[in-house]
Amino acid sequence: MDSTTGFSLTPVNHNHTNSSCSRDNVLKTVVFPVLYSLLFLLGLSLNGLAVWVFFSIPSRSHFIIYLKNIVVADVLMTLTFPFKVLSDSNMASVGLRVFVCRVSSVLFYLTMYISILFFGLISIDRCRKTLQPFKGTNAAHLSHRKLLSGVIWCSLLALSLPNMVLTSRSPTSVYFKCSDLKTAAGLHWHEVVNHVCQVIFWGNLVTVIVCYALITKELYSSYARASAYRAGGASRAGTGKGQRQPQRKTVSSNVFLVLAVFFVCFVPFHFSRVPYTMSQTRGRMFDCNLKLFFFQLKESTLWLSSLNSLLDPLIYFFLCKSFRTTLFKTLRLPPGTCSWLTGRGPDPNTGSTPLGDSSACL
Ligand SMILES: Nc1ncnc2c1ncn2[C@@H]1O[C@H](COP(=O)(O)OP(=O)(O)O)[C@@H](O)[C@H]1O
Repeated sequence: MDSTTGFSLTPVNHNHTNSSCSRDNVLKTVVFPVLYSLLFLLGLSLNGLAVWVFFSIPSRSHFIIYLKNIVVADVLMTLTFPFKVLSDSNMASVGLRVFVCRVSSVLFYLTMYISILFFGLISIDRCRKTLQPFKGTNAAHLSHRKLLSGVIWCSLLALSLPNMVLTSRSPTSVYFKCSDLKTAAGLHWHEVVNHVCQVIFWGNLVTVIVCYALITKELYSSYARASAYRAGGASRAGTGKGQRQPQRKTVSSNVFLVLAVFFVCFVPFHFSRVPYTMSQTRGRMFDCNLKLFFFQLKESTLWLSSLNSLLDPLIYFFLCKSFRTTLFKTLRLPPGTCSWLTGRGPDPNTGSTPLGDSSACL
């Protein structure tokens, strides 16, 4: 019995560390800890700022409600990084590594799927806003969205909780994997959760693709309308009658940021997760080199998913004018700062506003 950890452990197995199949290579013990440390420092600063800004923005649109949920998920996700860094770099005690398997990794995945679900909802909202730009919202709709947010958090928590509870076996060696700590029921639940999460992910991916296909269609037709309006401008000026400008909003390509972030961060992980989960729960089907390969593929793509917590603040900045305005006020910067980055503002010809710019948080 190890007096510092409370676990009964076999002595260090040096063969394990020397084996070509050991997970403890430079990628796991040095490269990813450095990358996660960077993510932690940058992510905590940006998301801390984002929380500060969002606290002073009232939840007066569906979009802002969804973004607030994502920022909370991102802060929680960022707080799990130091535990992963200590655990992967072998600087953590056995007790802390058990905590990572039982609690912090589960929290990490929970927040990741919260973000994915809210990304899907944001795409639906952006699509609605593009196709029906003048349809407003009311207090009842906003309350429904808040209720929906609560239901999403509770459901994912209920799904994840058994992954904590059923990771209850004590490690029998200093070198252990999270799956070694699971009971038979725990391994089964781990597999079930991963299937459910695959469904959540692919369902949301389809939603995002359909919504952005509709947004693209609208983007092209609004450009066509704007060009036709400009072409007609000369003749209107000639007759001197003038004509009311088209009252439709044009769409800024900034909205595609959501699509780009979704693809870069989440698609690679979900391709690599399927064989990795199989290697965890049906270990005998895989030789150790293949298991190591799937582990490293999962870890590399998992880092891309973690990068999401850093990229989300960019979405708030580019797509949410009230976020930018409040941010500039907080930092005491003039309101027009970075306007070259965030969009054109109202079109001088049509007077319409790019959706990715001023109207995006309405
Ligand atoms: N999608 C998920 N939702 C909630 N918990 C998960 C999910 N995927 C894995 N977990 C839990 O997170 C912990 C770490 O899992 P995993 O990353 O597969 O293990 P390892 O770190 O050994 O590669 C485990 O307790 C596992 O059950």
